[in-house]
Amino acid sequence: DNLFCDAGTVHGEPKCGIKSSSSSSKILIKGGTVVNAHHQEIADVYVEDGIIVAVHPNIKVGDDVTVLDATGKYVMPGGIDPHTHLAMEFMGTETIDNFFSGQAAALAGGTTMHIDFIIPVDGSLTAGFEAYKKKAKNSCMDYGFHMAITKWNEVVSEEMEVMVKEKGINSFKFFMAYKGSFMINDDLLLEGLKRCKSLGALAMVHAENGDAVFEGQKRMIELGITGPEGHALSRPPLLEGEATSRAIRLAKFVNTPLYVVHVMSIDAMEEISKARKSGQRVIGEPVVSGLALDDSWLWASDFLTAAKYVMSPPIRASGHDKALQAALATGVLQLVGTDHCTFNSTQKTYGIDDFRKIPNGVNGIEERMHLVWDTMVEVGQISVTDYVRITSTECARIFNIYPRKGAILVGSDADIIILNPNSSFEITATSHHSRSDTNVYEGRRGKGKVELTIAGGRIVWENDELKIVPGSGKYIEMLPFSYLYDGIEKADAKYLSSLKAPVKRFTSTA
Ligand SMILES: NC(=O)NCCC(=O)O
Ligand SMILES: [Zn+2]
Ligand SMILES: [Zn+2]
Repeated sequence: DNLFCDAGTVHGEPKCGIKSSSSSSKILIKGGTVVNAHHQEIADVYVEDGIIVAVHPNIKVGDDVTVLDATGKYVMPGGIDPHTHLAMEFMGTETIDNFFSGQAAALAGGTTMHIDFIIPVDGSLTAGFEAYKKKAKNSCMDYGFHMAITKWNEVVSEEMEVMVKEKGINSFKFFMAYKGSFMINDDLLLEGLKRCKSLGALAMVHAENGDAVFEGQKRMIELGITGPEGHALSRPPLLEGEATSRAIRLAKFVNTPLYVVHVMSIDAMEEISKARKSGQRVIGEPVVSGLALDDSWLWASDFLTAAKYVMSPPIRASGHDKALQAALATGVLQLVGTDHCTFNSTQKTYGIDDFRKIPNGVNGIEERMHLVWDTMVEVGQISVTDYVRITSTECARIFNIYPRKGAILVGSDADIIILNPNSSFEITATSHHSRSDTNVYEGRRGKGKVELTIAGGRIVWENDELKIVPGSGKYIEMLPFSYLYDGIEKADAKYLSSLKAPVKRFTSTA
C-alpha cells in the first residue's frame, strides 16, 4: 500500500514509508510520574515482550534493556478511542483514512487502541465482520469493533448472538438519524435493546430525530440555504435532545444499559444527567470536536473552510463546548471519543451545491489526547488521574477489557505514553499523519506533548518520528456483561414484584 507514501505523511523505509521498529522487547521507563485512574506515584515501569512486568521505584536491569528517562514527565496508559470510522463507506464515498493511516495518526498522538464501527454489508453482520477484518489486516495498533444494526429480522437477531459469543463484539450501535440509509425506527430500536440485554451487550445510539432532520433539511433548501451553515440549521440541538431522551426512556423501559455516542449539545447532556441522577445506567460520550470547537466556521465564506466542519450531530454554537467540558469534569459524561471520520477537500466538494451531500465527519484521532490535556488538565478543570480515566480507563471498563487495557499495572498490555507537561504541540495539516489535506484544528497550539508512545511493548513514536510495523496490531475480543450489567437483574426482579397481582374478572351478563 504505497498510497500512504504518496500522502507523504510517514517517513522512512521500507517502500511504503514505514520505519521498522528497532526497539528492544525489554524497556525500562525510569523516574516518571506513573498515573492510573485512581492513583499516581513516582516509579519505574519495566516492560518485557509486550507486557508490563514491574511497577515500582528503583528497578535494576541488565544491558540488553532500552532505558528511557521520564523524570519530570507523566507515564500513562495509552489512549483508547471508543469511536472511530476508518475505511468506512459513507455518503457515496469512503473515508480517506484507512486502518493503517488512521492508526499511524493515533499512535503519533498517544492513542494505542481504538474501537471502530462495523457497518453490515446489505444488512449482514457476518459479511460486515469479514469485510472489516480484511480492512484491519495491516493494523499497527490494537483495535476492537462495535457493530451497527441497520435492519431487523430473525437472521440479524441470530447473528448478534454469533458476534457476541464467537467474534468478540460486545456493543451494537443504532442510528436514529440518516434517514434512507442507516436510520432505524423505534420498533427496531426496541427489538435491538431487548436483544442487547439478553446477550449482555451494550446498546449505543446516534441520537438525533432523523425524520425531523429530514424535514429540517427540506426547510433549509426551500429557504435557499444550500451551504454548510444549512447543515447546522437543519438539525438543531432540540432534535438531539429529543432522540437522546427517547432512547434513554426506551432503555429504561427495557432495563438495559445505554451508551450515547457523540453527545454534542447541552440538550442531550441534560437528558443524560437527569437519567443518571435517577439511577439509570446511561453513559455519555462527548467527542473532542464538541469539546474544543464551536460552529462559527460553518458560516465561513469559503465553501471548503466551512465544509470541513460538517459532522453529525453538528458542532454547536459557542457555549455548548464549555458546558460539555464541565459535564465531563463533574462525571455527568464519562469518556471522550473522536468520531474520527475524515474526508479530504475533493470529497467535501461533493456537497458544493447542497449541504446534504457533504460527507459528514471530522478528524480527531491524532489530536484527542493533546486537546483534552490542554483544554481540561492544563487549565485545572480536571486532575491528571481524571485525564487517564476519561481518555483510557473508563473506556476499558465499559467495553470489558480492563485491566488488560487502560492501566499501568503488572500484567497489563504495555500500551504506554510519556507526556511532557512543559513541552508544547502545534496542529497542522502539513505535519499531521492523517491522509486528509485539512485539519479542523489547524494552527491550534497548546501545552503538554506526547513525546513517546509504546504500543504492544514497542516504541512506535519517538523524537517526532513513527516506527510502526504493519500487522503488529491485534484484534482485541471484548466479552459481554461488563460492569454496567452488575445487578441489572435485581431491578428486573423488583419491577416484577411491583406489578400487582392480575385482577380476577368475571363477565357480567346483561
Ligand atoms: N459523525 C459523523 O458525522 N460521521 C460519522 C458517522 C456517525 O458517527 O454518525
Ligand atoms: Zn453517529
Ligand atoms: Zn461516529
